[in-house]
Amino acid sequence: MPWKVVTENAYCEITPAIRGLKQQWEKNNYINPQLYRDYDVKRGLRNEDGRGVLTGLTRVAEIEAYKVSGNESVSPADGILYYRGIDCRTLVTGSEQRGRFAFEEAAYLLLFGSLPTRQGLNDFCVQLAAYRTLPKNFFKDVIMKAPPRDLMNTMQRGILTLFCYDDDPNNISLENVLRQSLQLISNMPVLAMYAYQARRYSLGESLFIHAPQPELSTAENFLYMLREDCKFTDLEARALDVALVLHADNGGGNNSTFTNHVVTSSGTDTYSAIAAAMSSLKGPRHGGANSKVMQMMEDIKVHVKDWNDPDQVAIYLDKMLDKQAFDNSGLIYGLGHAVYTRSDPRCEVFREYVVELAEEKGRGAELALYQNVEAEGKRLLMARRHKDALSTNIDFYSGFVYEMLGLPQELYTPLFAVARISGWSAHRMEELSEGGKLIRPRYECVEAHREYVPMEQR
Ligand SMILES: CC(=O)SCCNC(=O)CCNC(=O)[C@H](O)C(C)(C)COP(=O)(O)OP(=O)(O)OC[C@H]1O[C@@H](n2cnc3c(N)ncnc32)[C@H](O)[C@@H]1OP(=O)(O)O
Ligand SMILES: O=C([O-])CC(=O)C(=O)O
Repeated sequence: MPWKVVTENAYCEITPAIRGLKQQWEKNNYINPQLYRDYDVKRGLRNEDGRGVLTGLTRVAEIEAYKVSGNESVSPADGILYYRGIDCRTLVTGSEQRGRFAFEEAAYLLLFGSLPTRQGLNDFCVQLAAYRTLPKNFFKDVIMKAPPRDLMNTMQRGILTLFCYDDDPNNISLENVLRQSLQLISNMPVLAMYAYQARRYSLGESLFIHAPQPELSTAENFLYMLREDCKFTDLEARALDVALVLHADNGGGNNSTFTNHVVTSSGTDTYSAIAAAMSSLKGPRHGGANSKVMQMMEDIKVHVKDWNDPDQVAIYLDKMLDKQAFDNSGLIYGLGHAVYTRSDPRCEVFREYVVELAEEKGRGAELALYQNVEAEGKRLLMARRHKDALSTNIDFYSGFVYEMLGLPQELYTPLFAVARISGWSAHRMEELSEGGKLIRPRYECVEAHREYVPMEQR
């Protein structure tokens, strides 16, 4: 099949040549699923019972999702997420009395291992504020340079390019990595918001760029930079602050944090490790699920006539599970979790916000649909997978909350990254300080050995 000269417009075309090569690929790349059982492959690094293979120790965060009884038998339990041994929900409730710096308090706790004093938290916020500035012309020279199709990719490019502005980028001493981590924690909201503004501009809207304000928290700055008039309400800032706390970490094994561990273990620089974690977080089975849930719900709204009828909802969800509806992936987004069983504690906090906001904003009909998708989706999945417990995850209600607060959907996954950079940083420091080995598991090759065949004999 002849190759075509690539012109700008043909760049994305799937040509007959590409189709032909894809068929060639299919001939030689099938692996019989039985072989995974024969070799006892820990697919997804999971044990037979679905729990993760133990690959490390951490002091940063812990998930409790099972009850272990005396004879070691385990049963599903309501989930609890601990940051440095403290239930993350208490950071949310604790901050209600103190204003809007719960995320900064959580980041401090994750990084340094203890709750900050009032003075300690203040100094930490002052330090973050001092770092919250991108290099001169960064917006013009880096962020505006290519059309921001997906903010996660634009942020990632920004993170990788910050390497070039750092006088000591490859130094992985703990002091230097801590300095870089604090700068990234500070600048992540700026990267996210400037990428968003550049995207709006690329779509024909007016451009406005607001500089972050030193006296504002991470959540407040995010909102301050969002709108032309810089205005935001107390409720918005408070809800966003809570969302940031809940997204800050989820243990060492979640896909993006583990990616960060893998990449960090090679001895690479902070910018490369965090950019790799961003690649993982973007995926729709991980952090990207929050915007996927919104697209899925829009699709369900169109295809299910009576949102209050669980049977109609169930029929459509069944089609989705059969890969016959929505994105044909077979997934119901926002449902299920690799670790949590009966409940994801973070989803429970979002649920409370959703109920309150839906009532306030007159969105009761949509809330009913969400609740039906949750109940029917759980029922169908548990029956198909023979499970006796399954939870909605953090991504199920978060997007609905953000939407009711007027946040644009493109920013949902970037918001996750704005929070998770604190957990990634704490785990990277831990990986470096523990002198961990290069992470290098094994892949068994199931291809037969054969001789090289000269061209004229093929
Ligand atoms: C921040 C976060 O990352 S939270 C997760 C966000 N992701 C989503 O919401 C996407 C939808 N959910 C999923 O894809 C899954 O539940 C995951 C990826 C989160 C976890 O998957 P697993 O670790 O495989 O969970 P578990 O072992 O309980 O799953 C058992 C089977 O049920 C399937 N399953 C689990 N959840 C779902 C779902 N929501 N829709 C369809 N199938 C599902 C799994 O794919 C798996 O199938 P397999 O045995 O053929 O591999
Ligand atoms: O732990 C996981 O697998 C995914 C998750 O919920 C997170 O990273 O917050």
